Amino acid sequence: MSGLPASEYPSWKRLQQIYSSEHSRLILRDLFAQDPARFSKFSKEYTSPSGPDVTFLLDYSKNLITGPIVDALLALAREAQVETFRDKMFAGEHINTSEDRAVLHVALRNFGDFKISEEGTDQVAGVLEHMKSFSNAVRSGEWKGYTGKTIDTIVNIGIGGSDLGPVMVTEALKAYSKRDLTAHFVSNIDGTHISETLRLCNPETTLFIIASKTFTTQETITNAESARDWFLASAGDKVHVAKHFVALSTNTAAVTSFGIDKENMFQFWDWVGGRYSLWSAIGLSIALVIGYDNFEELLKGAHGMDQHFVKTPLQDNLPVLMAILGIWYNDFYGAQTHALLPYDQYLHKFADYFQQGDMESNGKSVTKGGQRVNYQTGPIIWGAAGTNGQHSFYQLVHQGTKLIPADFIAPATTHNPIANSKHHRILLSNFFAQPEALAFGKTEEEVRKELGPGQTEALYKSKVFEGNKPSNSLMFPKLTPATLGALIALYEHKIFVQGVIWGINSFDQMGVELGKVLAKKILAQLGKPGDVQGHDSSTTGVIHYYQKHRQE
Ligand SMILES: O=P(O)(O)OC[C@H]1O[C@H](O)[C@@H](O)[C@@H](O)[C@@H]1O
Repeated sequence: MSGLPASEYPSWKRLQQIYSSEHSRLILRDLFAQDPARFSKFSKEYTSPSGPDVTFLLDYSKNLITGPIVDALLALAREAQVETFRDKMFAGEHINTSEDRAVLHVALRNFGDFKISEEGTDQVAGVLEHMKSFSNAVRSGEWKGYTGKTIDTIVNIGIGGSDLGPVMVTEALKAYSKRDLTAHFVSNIDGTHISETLRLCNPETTLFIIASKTFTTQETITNAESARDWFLASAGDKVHVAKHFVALSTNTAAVTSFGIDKENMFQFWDWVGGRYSLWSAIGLSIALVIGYDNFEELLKGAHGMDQHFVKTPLQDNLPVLMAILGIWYNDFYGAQTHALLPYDQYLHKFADYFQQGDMESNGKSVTKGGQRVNYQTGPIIWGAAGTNGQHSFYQLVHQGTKLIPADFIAPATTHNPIANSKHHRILLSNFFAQPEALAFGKTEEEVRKELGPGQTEALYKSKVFEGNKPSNSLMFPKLTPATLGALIALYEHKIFVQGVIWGINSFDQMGVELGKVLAKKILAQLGKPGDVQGHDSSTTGVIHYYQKHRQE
């Protein structure tokens, strides 16, 4: 964020030296054998400084680190002025320099501790109040559809940050949901998405939530128009739209011209980034599904993590520790990806959510000062809920040629203790086993002993696990709304810290623009082959193929 390329910091060079001279000696088997206190040295328990109780354990001892390496990484964070930029963010300074905006998702969950004076922050409580009364009215059945029936289905129409957060959180907190209110999420412009969803809806009992920060996003507006047409085909009179369509946006003019009453609009502000917006009015579908009180718990859990991030010295600061570990692998070990592996079915959208959160934030190659970086920035984020991943891609993680740092995440207690928690114990035994197997592997000697003599050399070799694959383990008592809030905020701040160190702007997303502009140009040329102008032969050829084969 200082705009200085990270490679210019003295500690960057020092870390390069440490990596070259020491990495061959950084063997987890040896590091654990040499130091019986390694777990207590490299693990931390988080307790929320305020609000609802949230605790979790972060065990980062299975990383390829020593005390001096952590110190050098912390020195890098200091040289990059992480604390200064963190304080600037919380003070509302315009750290999103390319768009000249403050970055204040933390103001959406500020229960009194931070003094923030940006325009609009004084309206946060009012919008929350509006969300509370509206969600209560819908959930209690007081809000009626145009024929006097209770709402039993909600459809959130949005994409990117206006979809992924609500989807991930409503899935994660399904245990808290109102089971007789069905929630659907439509994002894709592909007509299949809205069509298949509408087949499941009754116009008399469905509420559409049009979620778009800008209210200009082509996918969302097109889907919303098709939903309105479908609704009016039954309801007839436009006056009924008011009972069945609400909007979540920063753009009042566009919302009202769409035909949604101002009364039914839930406001937010340009200092809320799309991928940081689930805490804002964009969270309305969350409040509807889990109830406003649980939504507030989610916010409070995140606020606790904000306080931890602001007040805790760097060496004990969890987002900072997770960030510097990521930098160690990304920039010195050359790891290309980072896997998020929650052992909790409720968190099955967690990796999808942070694909946008991380990759749209830190997928940049130019510093804030405009210089091309000469090092790697944001990793590729991916993952799946355990144990499904074990039966698909873990083979490569264990024995492939790539280094894949991973976060294993799990609750000690399940919401579904079916068969006396047998399922959960099996699940957790895998959660404990995988990081162990990755870290310590299985030597050739162990394989030979196990198989006995007389096998082919190839078989012995194929059963060796090299081990030394790093991971974090994150465990909490139970997946509550407040715990989830803290967990999301933990990753948000991790991403922030990495962006500061890399000197990039984590809060714009210029990379999504070019494709949009080209698609608009192409849309106007799809009519006939002769209209297809100004493209390379490949693009022209594919469009011509489409024109030949389409049936409309
Ligand atoms: O909420 P909106 O304005 O519809 O934007 C939806 C999405 O659009 C673009 O892809 C990006 O800007 C994302 O960050 C954003 O989340």
